[in-house]
Amino acid sequence: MNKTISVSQIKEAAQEAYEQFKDNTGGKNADYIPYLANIDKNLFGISICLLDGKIITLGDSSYRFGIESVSKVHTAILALRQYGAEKVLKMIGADATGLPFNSIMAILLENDHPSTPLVNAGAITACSMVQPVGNSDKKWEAIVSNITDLCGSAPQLIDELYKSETATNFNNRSIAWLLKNYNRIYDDPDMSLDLYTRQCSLGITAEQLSIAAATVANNGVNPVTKKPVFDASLSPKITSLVATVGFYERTGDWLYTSGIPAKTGVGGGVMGIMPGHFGISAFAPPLDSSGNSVKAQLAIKYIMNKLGISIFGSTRFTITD
Ligand SMILES: NC(=O)CC[C@H](N)C(=O)O
Repeated sequence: MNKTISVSQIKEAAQEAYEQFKDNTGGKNADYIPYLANIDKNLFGISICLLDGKIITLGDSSYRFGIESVSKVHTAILALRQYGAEKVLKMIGADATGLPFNSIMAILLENDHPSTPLVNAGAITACSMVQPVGNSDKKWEAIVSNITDLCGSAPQLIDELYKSETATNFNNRSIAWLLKNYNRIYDDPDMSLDLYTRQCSLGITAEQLSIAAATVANNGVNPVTKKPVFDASLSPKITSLVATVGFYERTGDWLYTSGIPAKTGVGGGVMGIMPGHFGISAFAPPLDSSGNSVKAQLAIKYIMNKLGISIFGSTRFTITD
């Protein structure tokens, strides 16, 4: 079956989602990172970037929030760019853990690899892999420049968040050293952890994340800047990683109800990839018990269901003006 979806239908669905959920009071801000606990819980933004570069935005789509775990996708892309798909599979893995994002148990259960670059363990490993190994400043430059390429504009470090997270990241310190024990850290463990903590503290907007997602959906070419960021062959690898573990232990429920691979962060951001069609992002700070934004989930699910599309469906569709 084929159908066409107009840009105005997408706008309408996004507007309805915004109106319907803007006053929702479910969930609560992350409080294990002090900075996040104090962010205005009423902030809510949605952004959709189409592959011709058109962007549909609603609400607080240009508010800079902590990217947190959504950055794991970006740095996984950097590792894929620098090492290729096969090595990333060998050195990190591409499997779901079925456990929370910061699980130490997951590492103990799978001591042959850290499972996936999209949980804390694999993301710290990915930071350890970023080249040039051994040079923290240059690695940081590579991480930021990769995010800038994907988003089409630079992220900005939220210094207060970085300090707040560095002062409280005891669980992640254990993860870094446990990975070292299993030879799954490929640079200095403390430096790798610091890079991970810093990338999580980058400020990003929903609009920027929707452009990054659209770059993945567009075979590695940024649809706004038109810059080729990564090889087209990596796109399905990235989307598969996101589909497998984007919502951690709730990933199956998410895919079943929304039909779109997406990655969340405890800053309240969600970034979804609809291959060949668009990137979508929503942001709202209050989270459910797995650390996923309540309103962002509701909004993206609503839009997908209203448009009647799913990555798993056999209905083909074209987006028209
Ligand atoms: N799920 C997340 O967004 C977690 C990111 C956070 N920086 C942490 O490591 O705990």
